[in-house]
Amino acid sequence: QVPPAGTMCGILAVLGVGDVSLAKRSRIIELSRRLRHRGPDWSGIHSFEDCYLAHQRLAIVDPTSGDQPLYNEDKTVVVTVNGEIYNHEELKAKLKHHKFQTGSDCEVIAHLYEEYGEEFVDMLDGMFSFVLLDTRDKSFIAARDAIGICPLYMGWGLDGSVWFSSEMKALSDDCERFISFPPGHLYSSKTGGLRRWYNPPWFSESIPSAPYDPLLIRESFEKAVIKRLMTDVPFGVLLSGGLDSSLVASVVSRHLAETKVARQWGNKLHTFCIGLKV
Ligand SMILES: NC(=O)CC[C@H](N)C(=O)O
Repeated sequence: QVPPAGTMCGILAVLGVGDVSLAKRSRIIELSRRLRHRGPDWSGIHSFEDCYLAHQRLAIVDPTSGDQPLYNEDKTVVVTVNGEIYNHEELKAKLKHHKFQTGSDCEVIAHLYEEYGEEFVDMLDGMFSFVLLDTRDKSFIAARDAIGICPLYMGWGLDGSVWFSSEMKALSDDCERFISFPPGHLYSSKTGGLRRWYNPPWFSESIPSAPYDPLLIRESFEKAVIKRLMTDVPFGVLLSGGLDSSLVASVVSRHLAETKVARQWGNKLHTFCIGLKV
């Protein structure tokens, strides 16, 4: 079952290839094109020395100016992101002296890094996979959301390069070794390792201690659906035929009229389902 807001966009980052030739750049653009189906709205690439950050965009928030990669004020920090940051407005409010260049929800990642360093990831409420390059010391970090809604793979090239990609097919041919990036983790080039950034208190509980509370479940479920209505483009609900997707559709239809998107596109909910011809 697909959440109301799409999770697509394709990212590819290649860091430290030790080759700044045009041939290498073309190769990386060609590999990024293998992710084109994840984002038809824009293809972007930023290179700094022998590091490349590429993006295929499916525009959700600020379609007109939120193209990626995204930057901090002086473009020393570059990010390529697949995801939606639901609390980006609140986070922006904490970054009053930062100047934002776009209305993209993802730009906040570059500014948070500037302000707080690597430790900002647990401030994000959303689903995401991203790679961030700090050109000042050529360090980089990559992170994936708490439960791995957005896909991410990581690989290592024979030339010492480190790769990240939304799908395996953009790195498998050029990496000697690759892994599925673990959800809730952060990779930092400074320490050279992966560490878990998602550490909720219940992680260490072997037996859940919170009592069953159906009202709380209902409230959390509704909140989870409503925050996913953050979009500037029309959306629909994919119905699986079961109870879960029907519940999602019912919450969406109750709250559709309050959304920004309804003012522009009308408040009729579109639903889809998949069938097989026999
Ligand atoms: N599909 C995505 O990952 C979207 C990225 C970003 N939130 C945007 O709206 O452009």
